[in-house]
Amino acid sequence: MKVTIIGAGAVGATAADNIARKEIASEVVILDIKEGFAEGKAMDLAQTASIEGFDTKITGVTNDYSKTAKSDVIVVTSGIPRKPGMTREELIGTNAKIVGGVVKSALEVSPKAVIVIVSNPMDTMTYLTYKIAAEMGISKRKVIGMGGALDSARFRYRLGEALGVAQSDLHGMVIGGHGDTTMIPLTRLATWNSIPVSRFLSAEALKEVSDKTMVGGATLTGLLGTSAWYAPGAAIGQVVESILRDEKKIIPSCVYLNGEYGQKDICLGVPVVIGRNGWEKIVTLRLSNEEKAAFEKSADAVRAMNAAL
Ligand SMILES: NC(=O)c1ccc[n+]([C@@H]2O[C@H](COP(=O)([O-])OP(=O)(O)OC[C@H]3O[C@@H](n4cnc5c(N)ncnc54)[C@H](O)[C@@H]3O)[C@@H](O)[C@H]2O)c1
Ligand SMILES: O=C(O)C[C@H](O)C(=O)O
Repeated sequence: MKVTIIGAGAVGATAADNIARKEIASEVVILDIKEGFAEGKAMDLAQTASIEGFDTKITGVTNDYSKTAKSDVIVVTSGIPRKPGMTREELIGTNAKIVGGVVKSALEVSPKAVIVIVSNPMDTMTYLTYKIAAEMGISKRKVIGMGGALDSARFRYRLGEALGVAQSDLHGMVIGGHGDTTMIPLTRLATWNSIPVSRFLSAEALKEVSDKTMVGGATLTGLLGTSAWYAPGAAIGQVVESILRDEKKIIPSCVYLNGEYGQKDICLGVPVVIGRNGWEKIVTLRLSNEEKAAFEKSADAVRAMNAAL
């Protein structure tokens, strides 16, 4: 199985590291526009193989899409990250041009690939990719925006912190947009080994968990001076693994909605079953009135951003 990662920066290289270490793919190609950069990252990563004990082949190329041909999965991380004080939405001008170009070039040589969009503002970049893919006759099910996997991991981190228990014993999902104000951490449905967390945490404590989850990316950007990469890289690995190993995991992801959750002609985060052919099924949750209202508000904000395209 072949995975192409476009963008050899912090997130792209960390995703490549995760995919190679776990041997999720037999081959990883990293592509970047900066001369020699992807080649350097690929060589450095490949030199960990004998220590880590993996056999995934890793190569890097400078803007040569022919080397990415016949990929099973394409991951798009090319584009600029935000700086402290910025929103993801402010990246749209630069990143829409970059993402539009790379998606066309990558899909032309890998028309059967599942494409995972990471570049921000992710919901709008996924919508842009959906439009390009549709023009090329590629199914909407092959276009997946990665945000919910990361936001849900941050949600479990904050729940673990509040409860003082292992994150691995906690479950919870974040749906809606991948923005500081558009995310919807589903505190009502989160569980500690199947028991609702509301049995153990007060409404105030749950609100604090939710608030901290929503600004998870901004908090890290403030600390790091640029946006995060370890958890984003791991979350990309989780999505790519569910595709290539046909795991059919339910992972909240940004997909094209055509009436589901009361929304049309928009890409937004909802729980989906992810397998070999991309997203196979949208899982419909019974949302409370409050959650429904938050989802509508989130959709309105993302739609306004899509209009800027
Ligand atoms: N969806 C998410 O959950 C999530 C998580 C983290 C970061 N991100 C986003 O991912 C993107 C990348 O973040 P990063 O920290 O890796 O940034 P980075 O600056 O470290 O890397 C970006 C790379 O893209 C490359 N690039 C730019 N234009 C290109 C083109 N036309 N073709 C090929 N490569 C090109 C750059 O040379 C650079 O190496 C940002 O937009 C960031 O906001 C999204
Ligand atoms: O916060 C960002 O700008 C990057 C990414 O979307 C994240 O959530 O880490």
